[in-house]
Amino acid sequence: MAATKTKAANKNGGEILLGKYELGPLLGRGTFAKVYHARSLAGGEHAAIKVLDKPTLAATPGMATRVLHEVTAMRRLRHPNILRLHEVLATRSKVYLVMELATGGDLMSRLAALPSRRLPEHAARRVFVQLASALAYCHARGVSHRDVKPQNVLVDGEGNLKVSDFGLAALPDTRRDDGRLHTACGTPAFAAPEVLRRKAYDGAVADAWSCGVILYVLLAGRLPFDDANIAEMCRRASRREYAPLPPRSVSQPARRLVARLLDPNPATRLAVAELASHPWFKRSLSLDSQLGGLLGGETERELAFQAPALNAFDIISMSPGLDLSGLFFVKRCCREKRFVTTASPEKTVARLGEAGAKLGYFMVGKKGIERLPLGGVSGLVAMSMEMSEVSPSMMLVELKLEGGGGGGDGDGDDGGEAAFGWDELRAELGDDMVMSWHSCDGRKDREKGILL
Ligand SMILES: Nc1ncnc2c1ncn2[C@@H]1O[C@H](COP(=O)(O)OP(=O)(O)OP(=O)(O)O)[C@@H](O)[C@H]1O
Repeated sequence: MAATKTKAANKNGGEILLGKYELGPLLGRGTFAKVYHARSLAGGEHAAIKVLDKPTLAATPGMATRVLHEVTAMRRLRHPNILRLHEVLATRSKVYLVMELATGGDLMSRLAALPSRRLPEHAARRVFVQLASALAYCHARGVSHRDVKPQNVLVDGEGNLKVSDFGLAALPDTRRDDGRLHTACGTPAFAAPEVLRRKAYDGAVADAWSCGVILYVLLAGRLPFDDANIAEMCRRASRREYAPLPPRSVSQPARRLVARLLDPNPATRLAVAELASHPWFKRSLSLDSQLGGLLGGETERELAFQAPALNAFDIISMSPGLDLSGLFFVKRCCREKRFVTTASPEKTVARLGEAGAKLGYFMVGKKGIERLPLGGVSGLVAMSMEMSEVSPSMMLVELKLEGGGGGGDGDGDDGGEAAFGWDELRAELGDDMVMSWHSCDGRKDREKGILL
């Protein structure tokens, strides 16, 4: 990255970060980061900026990987109850994660501020349904969180949950061959017994246990298993030895649900995806909407267990600002293009095939990702293509050159991109197929239509 004056002061005295954000007050501190309130200079939107110190990250084993995991996971996830990552910026010494602002603090402090430290059942359900919705969405995409706890659940200004801290998240492509995880992680009081016992485990099933602990905490105002001695805590968790939930205020279906989630046997434990059809979720919501909730915000009815489609903002947020490859390592190459199309996926694939045939390469399908082995460009092996739905009638198509050495280094000095002939491909695809065409450096090469 070019040497840029990172921060300057504006006329109101606020620090300006990289000419894009005005930094406001400190919102909180983590072990490795400080988080500031910020405002975008372009549109005035509020955000939270997490500032990480690169030398500290580099000197702390596993931390760079953790940040990469956090960014990779958050980048893949678009859900109303998952904290949105807008952009990643970096200088020589710092990494800045520009995130959605959650002004309501975290769930732990919200509960701690209540006299009883717990929520009435209707309010607990409203909180829990949002948590379950977010995690079901993650699990459906092969991402397990692995550190689900109330401290990692933030609350926005309207009282809606925002699951955060994906630093320990397991991504589908980081699993071993058996599909299971082998790294013990998480926070002991919220970790499943199989995780504490350092056995191979399924991350999504372990998340379901943590959800059970959170549900217990919401309803009881205390932890189900709490012991400084982890072996003892694990023993109790394995026997489901937790103090009974308050008898009068917690319904039988809620108790049964807690027991189904705090099932020490991962094979029979209720999955997060199954929660949506659990009777406790299906209860009439009319009473809840009359009562309102302690955390305020949306009603359950507005929350679906569904993946929201990408919108234009999401596409912008998939900008190279979210590509961390150059943050800790020398940036290797810039070999991606994206385009937006209203054509169907079948037509798009067919058109790419036709274009390829003219340009001298051919197409083979592989596990949902089309790979286009390329001919005529020395050193290039393949192009991968991924399509995501922007709206029911609009797709984002991402093309990436893989393998070989002919993709260019991003400086534009080796002719790699030119060697592939992106312009020819763009021309072959035609204006009826390509609404807008983007380089991986964020350039909008050519535009047709209203997006971006
Ligand atoms: N998006 C956000 N909006 C508002 N406040 C935030 C946001 N993200 C983090 N914070 C605040 O900043 C604090 C530090 O966040 P950070 O993610 O660095 O650390 P942590 O997860 O709490 O700690 P650790 O990294 O040590 O586990 C949080 O406790 C929270 O109070």
